[in-house]
Amino acid sequence: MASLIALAQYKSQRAALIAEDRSHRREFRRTNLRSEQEIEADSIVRRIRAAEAETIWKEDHSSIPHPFPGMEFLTGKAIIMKTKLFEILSKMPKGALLHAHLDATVNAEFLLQLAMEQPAIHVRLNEALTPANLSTNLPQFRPLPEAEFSSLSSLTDVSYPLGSWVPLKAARASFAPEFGGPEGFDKWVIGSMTINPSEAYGTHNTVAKIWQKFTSTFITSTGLIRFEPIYSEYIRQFFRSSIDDGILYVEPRINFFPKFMVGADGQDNIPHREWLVMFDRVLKEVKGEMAQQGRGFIGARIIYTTLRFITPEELEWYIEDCMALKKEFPHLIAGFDLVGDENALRPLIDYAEPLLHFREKQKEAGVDIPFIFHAGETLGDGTEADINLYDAILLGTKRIGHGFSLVKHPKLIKTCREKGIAVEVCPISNEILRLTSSMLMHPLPVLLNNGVPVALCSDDPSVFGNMGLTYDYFQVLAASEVNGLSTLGTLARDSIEFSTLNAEEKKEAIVVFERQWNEYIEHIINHWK
Ligand SMILES: O=c1[nH]cnc2c1ncn2[C@@H]1O[C@H](CO)[C@@H](O)[C@H]1O
Repeated sequence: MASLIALAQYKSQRAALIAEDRSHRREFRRTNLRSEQEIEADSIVRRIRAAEAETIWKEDHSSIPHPFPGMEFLTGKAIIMKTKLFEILSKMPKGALLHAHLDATVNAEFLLQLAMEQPAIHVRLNEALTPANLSTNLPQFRPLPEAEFSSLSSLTDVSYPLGSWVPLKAARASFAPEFGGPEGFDKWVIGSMTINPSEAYGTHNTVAKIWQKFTSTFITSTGLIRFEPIYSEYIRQFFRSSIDDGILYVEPRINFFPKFMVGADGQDNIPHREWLVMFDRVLKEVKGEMAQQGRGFIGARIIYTTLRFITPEELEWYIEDCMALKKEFPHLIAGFDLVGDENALRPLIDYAEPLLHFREKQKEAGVDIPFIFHAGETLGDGTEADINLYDAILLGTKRIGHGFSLVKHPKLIKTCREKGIAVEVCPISNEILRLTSSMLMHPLPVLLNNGVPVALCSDDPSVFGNMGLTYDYFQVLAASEVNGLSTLGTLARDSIEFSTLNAEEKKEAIVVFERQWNEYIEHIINHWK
């Protein structure tokens, strides 16, 4: 008898210890507010996850030797897309998308289609294409002024003069059969703007090597995207595809390096303010379109970014530029960041002087452009990239982009929790860029268990293939027994809470979100019970 009492006591201590450990998690605040329906939907989702872990993730898949939930995304994607869990999450309201580089948000196939409609777009090669160099000999794109349109008809003909421009349509139509003809052309171009599994997990399987491939995708796609007639359609597709995935509001980072994009006349002459005029016009059009269809869309704001290879002196120009844009488009400029590979480029401390100056200038001018810095996107321990976290926080960052190495710093974890500095966690990006081998090794649970606010983000979905937010939510749900539907709801709510929307806008967004959430819970119970 005594031992039975002892066991009961032990079990109650055990339950209390687990509850205390979990009590720091942000979803805990809502635990008692959860409806009966949400609790039911959560258990339905958990049941389906458990069943699929035992079935689809344990079956033989001919081209996927060792499947498991949370596995390498590029290899596991075909299985993910067949699961019920994925179907369920694709309908989930996602709140806000707070970390995505605009230049990498639209499907590469779609971008190529847009480009095919533009006679100005030309392509060239500096080295002859061979079957052996097909994946490393990359196309260069650029729109030309009409007077310079080329009459060459093929990139792959023996008579092709290397380095000469060929109209995109002609290059595609005449792409040699040994490279797969026009379809081979599409594959080649799309391959140059995306990362495939053999690159991520084979030929480029280190952070430094995958960043080389990653950087090359931007160099290639920039030739297509930074062309006035394409840029506006690109932005439109980013909005529409985000909305289709259940995203209510987006805060893309736009890279304002360099100073001009190519205009419809083929000249390099469109300054930054024109980019924002385009952005504003398309945003209004898409908002109108969604209002007509009765679909929720709160809107979009821009995080101004430039690259971490500019000099601190050059940064002064971008700061002035950002201030001028903020004054003209106060509703569009939401923050400021410096981007690029932290492991290879300049650390934030190099820019401390201009950044402190920037803060003073904002005060004088009465404008507010919060810093929203990338920091700690690294495996380094005590390296410059890791130490960027201290600078980001000292400089007053509103959120942290990635913060992959934040979990090494107890003091900084505490600061983020207490000051409400949210971390923009990009699980699939981190795995493809080789910071972790799978979701099971990702530090996200450390952040969640410490009560650090987190917003899940996709980062560069056109390069990684994680379009929308469904895939990232999937990886997070599939790889943890603690996370459930209510965890995902907390992440989505926090993405709104930690956005740069003002208090009034946040309230409105939350009202829309809660309505969507309740409908979603009902949908799960009606369809999946
Ligand atoms: O995960 C990231 N960390 C840092 N920089 C990035 C990441 N993804 C994209 N970019 C940077 O954004 C620019 C495009 O706008 C690219 O040049 C790329 O270096």
